[in-house]
Amino acid sequence: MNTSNDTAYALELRGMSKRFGALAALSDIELSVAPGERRAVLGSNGAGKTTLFNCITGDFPPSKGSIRFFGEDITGFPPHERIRRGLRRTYQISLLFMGLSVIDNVYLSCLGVSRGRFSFLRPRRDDALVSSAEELTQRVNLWDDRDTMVSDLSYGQQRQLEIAMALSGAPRFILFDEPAAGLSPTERRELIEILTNLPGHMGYIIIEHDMDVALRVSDYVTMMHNGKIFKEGKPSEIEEDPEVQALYLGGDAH
Ligand SMILES: Nc1ncnc2c1ncn2[C@@H]1O[C@H](COP(=O)(O)OP(=O)(O)OP(=O)(O)O)[C@@H](O)[C@H]1O
Repeated sequence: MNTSNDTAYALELRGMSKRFGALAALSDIELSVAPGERRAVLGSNGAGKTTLFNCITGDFPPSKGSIRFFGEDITGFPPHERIRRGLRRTYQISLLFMGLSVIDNVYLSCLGVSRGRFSFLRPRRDDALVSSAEELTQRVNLWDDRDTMVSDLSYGQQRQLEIAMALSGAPRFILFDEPAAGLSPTERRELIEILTNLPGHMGYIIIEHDMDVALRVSDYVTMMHNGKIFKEGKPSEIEEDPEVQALYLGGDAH
């Protein structure tokens, strides 16, 4: 049975494990993220970061353990029920409509979320959703390109558009999967600005290989290795930690 309680956490993972056959991709993960908190999850290739996201979104059922979202046990919920409760994610692979304009992509995303599931069948234009789409397009600095076809955007702009789509329907919590991957230094600076300017109540977890981006946009950092959490701390503590430097920054773990 799924019950709510007065937990202080936006996201709470207890004893979460995920096996793929003999491989333990995640082992006994304990993770608590407060409402409005911005958390970076770092780790070498294969550490289990994407699997962690897939379990939180419901794309993969965990083999063991529980997930609470703002106090509600969502462990057995399908992805669309989690979306309905205000959980969003971005993917490493682009899910944009390349043949449509920027504003149409954001509008469709707002429309899909407003219906509680991703279905795009609706006969008439909804003005409240148009306003939301316009506001989100401005938030990610794409207003001047609102009528541009997505296929004509730069790669960095496409990633910005993905963020706008993840923000549709006023989410309470977002999972960003390597949003800085493939971006130029200028685009990275713009990404940092977009993330730091998100409304304060909107918490997130960001998976990011770029330490500079991750440490600048997070309040707290969780380091993973071989499917386990091996260290947590403030960005400054993580940056200076000799074990982290040996394992991750030094590249020994790769
Ligand atoms: N669908 C799957 N089937 C089998 N094994 C999988 C599957 N997805 C992930 N794995 C394995 O689980 C482990 C963790 O993978 P995961 O993709 O979560 O790591 P990651 O930290 O996101 O790595 P990267 O930084 O390379 O994206 C890896 O050994 C991977 O090969």
